[in-house]
Amino acid sequence: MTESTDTTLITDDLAVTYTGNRTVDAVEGVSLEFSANRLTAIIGPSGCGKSTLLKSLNRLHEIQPNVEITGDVRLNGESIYDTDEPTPEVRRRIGYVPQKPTPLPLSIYENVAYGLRIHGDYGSTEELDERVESYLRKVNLWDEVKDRLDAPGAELSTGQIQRLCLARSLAVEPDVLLCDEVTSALDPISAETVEETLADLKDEYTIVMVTHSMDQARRLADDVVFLYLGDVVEANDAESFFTNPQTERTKAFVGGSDTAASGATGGNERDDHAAAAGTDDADGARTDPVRAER
Ligand SMILES: Nc1ncnc2c1ncn2[C@@H]1O[C@H](COP(=O)(O)OP(=O)(O)OP(=O)(O)O)[C@@H](O)[C@H]1O
Repeated sequence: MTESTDTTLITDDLAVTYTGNRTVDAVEGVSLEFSANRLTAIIGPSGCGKSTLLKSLNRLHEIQPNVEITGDVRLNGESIYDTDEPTPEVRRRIGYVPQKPTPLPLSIYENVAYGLRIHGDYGSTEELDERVESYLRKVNLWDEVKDRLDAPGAELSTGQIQRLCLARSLAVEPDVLLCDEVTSALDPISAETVEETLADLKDEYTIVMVTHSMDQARRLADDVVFLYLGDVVEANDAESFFTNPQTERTKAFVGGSDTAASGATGGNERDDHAAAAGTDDADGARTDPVRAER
């Protein structure tokens, strides 16, 4: 990872345990720094805790029952857990974009204007129009929708809806954007467009992205966190991570020989670790829709 001078988001010995029918230590004492205006990819095999870690960065895991958390997450030096700040405000500042985008049952225009209206964060109608246009431009959607802003958001293609949802997230002016496999439900061309949008956004926003695709991490990430069974194996800037891995497990993962680490079976690593042997596709071909098209 890069030096901490411009770090905005920190996890401090963060641990998350599911305490339902069986106890699962999904994230085990993770301390990380996510630097401002960089895109950090969280990678690792299925079931290693990527989504749990991502959701704990804006308290989204709390919507499920039977989850315990220890340690801390701090945004710009202030805890998001030990705070009087209402959780919706925490989640406004640390936005979350899910794998499957769901537009509001509103027009394209209102999907973006919604957050601005809720926060009262606009002046005149003209200003609202300008803000909506600017967010649609940021996600490279304006030219595709400018002539049908009153049409229902749900009528767009899935890839367009994902970019609309990105625009909706940006409209509430987050400090950090959490992206949970945001291209994995898309066709290759839509996935490529969303990737291009993320590449544009990462200079302006602090983005933390979970991806199953090592190829996508190579294309997009400034920094990489490699998780394995709830622990950080290695966290480094992307170039060092991919060209000069520091641990044998990372070397195997990057080199494609660690089938258990690859997630290539598509199963849950914690449950079927042993069953993971037998394939050498550690490069994420199964989950790289963009590469599938190329
Ligand atoms: N609600 C839950 N209750 C109990 N265990 C859970 C729950 N959600 C996740 N887990 C377990 O926690 C561990 C981490 O899951 P998580 O979904 O965070 O991993 P992941 O790396 O994102 O997986 P994938 O790549 O398959 O999406 C897994 O063993 C999973 O089975």
